[in-house]
This record gives sequence, structure tokens and C-alpha cells, in this order.
Amino acid sequence: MNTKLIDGKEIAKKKRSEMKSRVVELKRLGVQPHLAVILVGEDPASKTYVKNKEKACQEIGILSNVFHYETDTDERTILQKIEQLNSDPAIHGILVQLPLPEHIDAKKIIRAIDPKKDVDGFHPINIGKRILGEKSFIPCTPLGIIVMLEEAGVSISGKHAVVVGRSNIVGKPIGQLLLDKDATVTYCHSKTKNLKEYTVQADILIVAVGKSRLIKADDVKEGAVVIDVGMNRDENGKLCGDVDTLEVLPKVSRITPVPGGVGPMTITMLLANTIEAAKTVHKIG
Ligand SMILES: Nc1nc(=O)c2c([nH]1)NC[C@@H]1CN(c3ccc(C(=O)N[C@@H](CCC(=O)O)C(=O)O)cc3)C=[N+]21
Repeated sequence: MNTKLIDGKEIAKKKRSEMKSRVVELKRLGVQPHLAVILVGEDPASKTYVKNKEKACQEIGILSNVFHYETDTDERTILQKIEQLNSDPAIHGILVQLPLPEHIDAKKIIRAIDPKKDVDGFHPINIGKRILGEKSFIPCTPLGIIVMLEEAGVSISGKHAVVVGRSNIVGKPIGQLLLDKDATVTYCHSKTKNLKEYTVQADILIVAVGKSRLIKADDVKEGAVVIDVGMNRDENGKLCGDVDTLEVLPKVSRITPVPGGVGPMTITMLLANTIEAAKTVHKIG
């Protein structure tokens, strides 16, 4: 593998093997980490992701249950399921796979999850705590990015980080996390005029917009670190990111590939959050 590539798959593997021992330790103390996943509908990408999450749980000894509902399931049924999972002491983490069908109010669903079991870190309580610097669940993708930067030995303090994309699950939280690590942060989005003017200034460039190969060599600074959060299909149906990796590669110092970059780290952080949830409930340090 090109030495410029930050190998998310490899870092994920290392982290998962560490977690595996932690799970063994927890089991010795009588605690079996347990994740519940709610999936509504038949979106093929969602089904694949959920399957990958199940597999990852199994691999490191976390129990997982997937509750799969038909597309036309009403909101109340899902809310009732969440309530049941909230009050079940054997369940430590609850994840509702997004996106949900349109007739279901995702905001309402997320608010129904017990914040202590919100391993996605999407509940307003966890978002509020995070902003205030209190202990909280951090969304898996941004957390995975921070861990990758650390593992790759990229220092963050004093760097100019440019975040392209402002979603609640990636853009906004990763900017906040980088800020907490003393980066100077610029947010760009669909209404940003002359995007390139900003991206070329980035020491650390995070791209999470969902547009195939949007970022070209001209858009990056020499020696930049680039994190590609995109998960797109190109015109040939091939999985690709928001960055034209081959084109920018000669110019950057480090870059995450797609696949094999941020994706595997996202799932790994879900496992980490689930273990954390189990430890907290059972008051294990
Ligand atoms: N409640 C919720 N939480 C999420 O964390 C969540 C979600 N909903 N909805 C969808 C997005 C997307 N997401 C991915 C996770 C792993 C890969 C992943 O492992 N990707 C592989 C490739 C997978 C493939 O081949 O399709 C890789 O990049 O190497 C991708 C995408 C989690 N999400």
C-alpha cells in the first residue's frame, strides 16, 4: 500500500483486537456488552452496513440483535420498541439505522433513545454535552477520524482544518472535535462561494458532502492531510469517495482511501461506544 495512504482497515483491525481483550475482561466481571440495531425498510446500502455492524460485533464478542421492520411500519411501533430496549438492563447500546422512511420522524426517534444507550451520539443531550466538553457519546464517524489522525501521527493543534459539509452526523461534529484539539476550523458547505479558495488553505481537509471525486489536485495544498468521508457510487457503480484520490495523491502528505478508510473506523467506534456504554452502566472504570 502507498505509504501516503492512511489504512483505516488496518487501524480498525488493531483497535478491534484491543477491544476484543477488553470484552473478555468485561465478561469475566459478568458483563456482556450488547447492542440493539433497528433497521426499517429495505435500502440495500443500509442492509449492508447493518450486516457489517453485526459481523464486527460478533468478531469481538459483543452481542447484537437486529430488529428489522418493513418499510411501512408506523412510528409508534418503533417508539415502543425503543422504550422496551431503553428499559431492558441487558441492552447497553441502541442504534437506529439512518435514513428512516419519510413517514417516520427521525428527530423524534432519536430523542426517544435513552442518552446513556445512544452509541451513535445523535441525541440532543449527548450533542449538548459534547459542545460543553462534558463526557458524552461521540458520533462514530467523527470519532473514527480523530483516532485515525492520532494513529497516523498527524498533529492537530494550531493547524488549519477545513471541513467541507455541515451534516449533523459528520461535518458539524468533526469541526467541533478538531476545535477542541486546538485546530483553527473553517466550515464550507453548498452555499460557500469559491470553495477552492478555502480548501487550498487546509492543512487538514475533511470532505463529507457525498459528491463523487469533487476534490481535485488543484483544490488541495501541497502537503495537506486529506480525510475522505464520501461513500459514493461512480458512473460505473464503483465505490468512490468525495476526493479524486489518484489525482491528489502526489500532492498530499497523507490521505484516507475509499473503501478502506473512514468506513471501517466508523464501525470500530460503534463497538468502542458500545463497550463504553456497558462499562458505564456497570460502573467499571
Ligand atoms: N444510525 C446510523 N449510524 C451510522 O453510523 C450510519 C447510519 N446510521 N447510516 C449510514 C451511515 C454510513 N455508515 C457507514 C459505515 C461503514 C461503512 C463502511 O464500512 N464502508 C466500507 C465499504 C463498504 C462497502 O463495500 O459498501 C469502507 O469504506 O471500506 C460505510 C458507511 C454508517 N452510517
